[in-house]
Amino acid sequence: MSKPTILVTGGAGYIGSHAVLALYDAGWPVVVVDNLSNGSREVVPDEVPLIETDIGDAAAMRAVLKEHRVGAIMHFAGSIVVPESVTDPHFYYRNNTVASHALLGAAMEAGVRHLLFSSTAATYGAPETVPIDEDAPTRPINPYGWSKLMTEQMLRDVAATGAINYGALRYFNVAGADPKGRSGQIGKGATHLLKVACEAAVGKRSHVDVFGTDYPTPDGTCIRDYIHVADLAAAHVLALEALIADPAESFTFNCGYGRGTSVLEMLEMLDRVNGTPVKRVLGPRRAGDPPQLVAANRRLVERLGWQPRFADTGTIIESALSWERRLFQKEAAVCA
Ligand SMILES: NC(=O)c1ccc[n+]([C@@H]2O[C@H](COP(=O)([O-])OP(=O)(O)OC[C@H]3O[C@@H](n4cnc5c(N)ncnc54)[C@H](O)[C@@H]3O)[C@@H](O)[C@H]2O)c1
Ligand SMILES: O=c1ccn([C@@H]2O[C@H](COP(=O)(O)OP(=O)(O)O[C@H]3O[C@H](CO)[C@@H](O)[C@H](O)[C@H]3O)[C@@H](O)[C@H]2O)c(=O)[nH]1
Repeated sequence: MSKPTILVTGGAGYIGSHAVLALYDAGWPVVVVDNLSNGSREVVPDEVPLIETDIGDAAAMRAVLKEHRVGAIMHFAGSIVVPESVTDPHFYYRNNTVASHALLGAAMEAGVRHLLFSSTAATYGAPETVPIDEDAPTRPINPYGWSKLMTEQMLRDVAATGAINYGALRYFNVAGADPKGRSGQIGKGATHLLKVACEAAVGKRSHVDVFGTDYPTPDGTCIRDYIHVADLAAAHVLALEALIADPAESFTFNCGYGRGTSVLEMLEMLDRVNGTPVKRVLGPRRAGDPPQLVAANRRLVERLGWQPRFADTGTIIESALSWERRLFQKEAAVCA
């Protein structure tokens, strides 16, 4: 049977572009929609159509779905910065929840029956126990987490009518870059720890701020479960296949390795990979940060047969650093 066309929303962004590469490498026809608010054309392969539009524009989305005879959607488009969601919650509900509602409506009208959604560990809030499994209470502690949890609920209710089936993948902290160097994190005004630290390592920044050293963790800094973006992209292809194979089944899976690394441990590992230390500035806590997020990933492994290939922390950091070096050289060449 021939493979249906997959619409990747946010496919010019960090994780979406890696999913596009994984689909493309596996021979799926792909079309990307991205409003380029935080995406870049250069990370989308030339052969993949990129339509610059907003997913909140239901009429435009209906037209794309019909014109490209889309069979399933991978929905990455959205706003992603936790502290920004605290200062501008209205925007986060609009761009994450309201825009997803419009996209879902367009999908239902166009008869698209499968949707894979980028959800987040932020739906759990500050969990009482780690590792966190998918049945843990969902009590977000920031508007970003709520905006994603509301979208999950909408998908769950619509799927219960039989109109669609969906997969919600709750990512933990995504890091690293395509092992073949075709994509990586670009994003304007980086805020993610490893991206910021790599920018400091190549000389784009003077230092890394460490947000909070008084958390109830062994070294006082926050613990996260960093997952390589290429392993995450591979999980998406498996999840897509599962959705298409069994249209009656929907699912929610954590995506992480089940391993916690503190902010200071990440920086120490970066120093080792880079060979020279980056300067740290120890500072106060950042709003909206839970102390510890580590995934229980048994469901992803058992139900999808997911086998991570790039889990080593050094490998994650090396790929992020070599991407950052390449970006830096490119920018230097443009300025010269
Ligand atoms: N990066 C992480 O660690 C992480 C963790 C958990 C979940 N997620 C989720 O994964 C998804 C992708 O995140 P990312 O890190 O690749 O971010 P990103 O900003 O690199 O990618 C998001 C893309 O969506 C586009 N976009 C935003 N709003 C849009 C809209 N209304 N219409 C069309 N395009 C729009 C942006 O231009 C960008 O290219 C997001 O939904 C995010 O919430 C990310
Ligand atoms: O310059 C920095 C940046 C971050 N941190 C800390 O590093 C940790 C990780 O922060 P960051 O990389 O910004 O990611 P999170 O805030 O944990 O959020 C990411 O991971 C979540 C899932 O765990 C996703 O939902 C979000 O979309 C994604 O941005 C946190 O303790 C931060 O306080 C610093 O100390 N200094």
